[in-house]
Amino acid sequence: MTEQVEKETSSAGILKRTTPLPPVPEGMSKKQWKKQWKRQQFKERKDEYADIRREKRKLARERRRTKVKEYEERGEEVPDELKRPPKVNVKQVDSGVSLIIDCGFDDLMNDKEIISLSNQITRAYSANRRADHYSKIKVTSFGGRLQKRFEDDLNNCNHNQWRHFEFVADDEAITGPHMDKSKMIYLTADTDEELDTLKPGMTYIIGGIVDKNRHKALCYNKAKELGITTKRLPIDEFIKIAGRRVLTTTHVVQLMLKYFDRHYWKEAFESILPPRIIEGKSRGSSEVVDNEETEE
Ligand SMILES: C[S@@+](CC[C@H](N)C(=O)[O-])C[C@H]1O[C@@H](n2cnc3c(N)ncnc32)[C@H](O)[C@@H]1O
Repeated sequence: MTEQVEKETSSAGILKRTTPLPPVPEGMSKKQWKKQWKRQQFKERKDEYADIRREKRKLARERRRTKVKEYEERGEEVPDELKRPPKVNVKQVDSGVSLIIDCGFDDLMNDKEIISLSNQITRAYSANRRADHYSKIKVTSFGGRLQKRFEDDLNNCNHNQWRHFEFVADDEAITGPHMDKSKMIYLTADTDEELDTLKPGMTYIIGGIVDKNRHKALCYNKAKELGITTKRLPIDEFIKIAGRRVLTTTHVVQLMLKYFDRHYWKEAFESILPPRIIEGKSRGSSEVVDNEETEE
């Protein structure tokens, strides 16, 4: 650990980082310098930060276990929020639909968005392992900074060995001349056509992009050029959400997997989307503030 970094321990026993910001270099605003300094610090102290995160997770796990034990000792039912679903669902069955995460938009994202997309793909994988109905998921146009992120920073996760997941550099599965376009649907919030059900044998394409919806109708236009039908999720038919209806890639994958439980969109929306973006379920502000929830 660098000398100038003070380590502090909070009351919860979690290691906190306090690094004083060095003087702002000439020609730079404080905001720019703060951003650059943070990035630099993160690069230099990646391992240390990983240790801190690990420690925090360990403490959270211990806290949860203690609470579970207390319930058990009192002979009371453990509340659902304290139960952890198994990481792998051994009873899962094939949903019969294939999903494609189209990652052909590497150049349209900044580095932070690439990191967010890699995390979203990781979450999609873990949702697919836990779901009662899994899908075969293909990540197409896998390359550029996204691939580098998986190979350099996430190399422990062995993405090439993920079950029911495939990473391919090309986009043959979407654009290949032999592909049957009548069996494909490109999902996009920018169409008026509503998706009513998910049909076995079909392939549903989801845009693999984090852009806070800067690139409006990007996937809609791509699908149109390729002659692929577009559909949007039937959000308005079942729930009211605050803000635009552009969801994150992970939420769309999770919703589709959840849909197979009971073939009921309302239930899928309510169980996957955070309560604060669903009007009427909000526990406080319903304002949509970051792209982890909707791509505002
Ligand atoms: C963050 S959005 C990408 C927004 C991007 N500007 C675009 O043109 O699609 C990620 C992907 O999730 C899917 N998606 C998001 N909201 C959706 C909705 N309401 N209905 C259908 N698909 C949606 C789309 O496939 C979309 O490309």
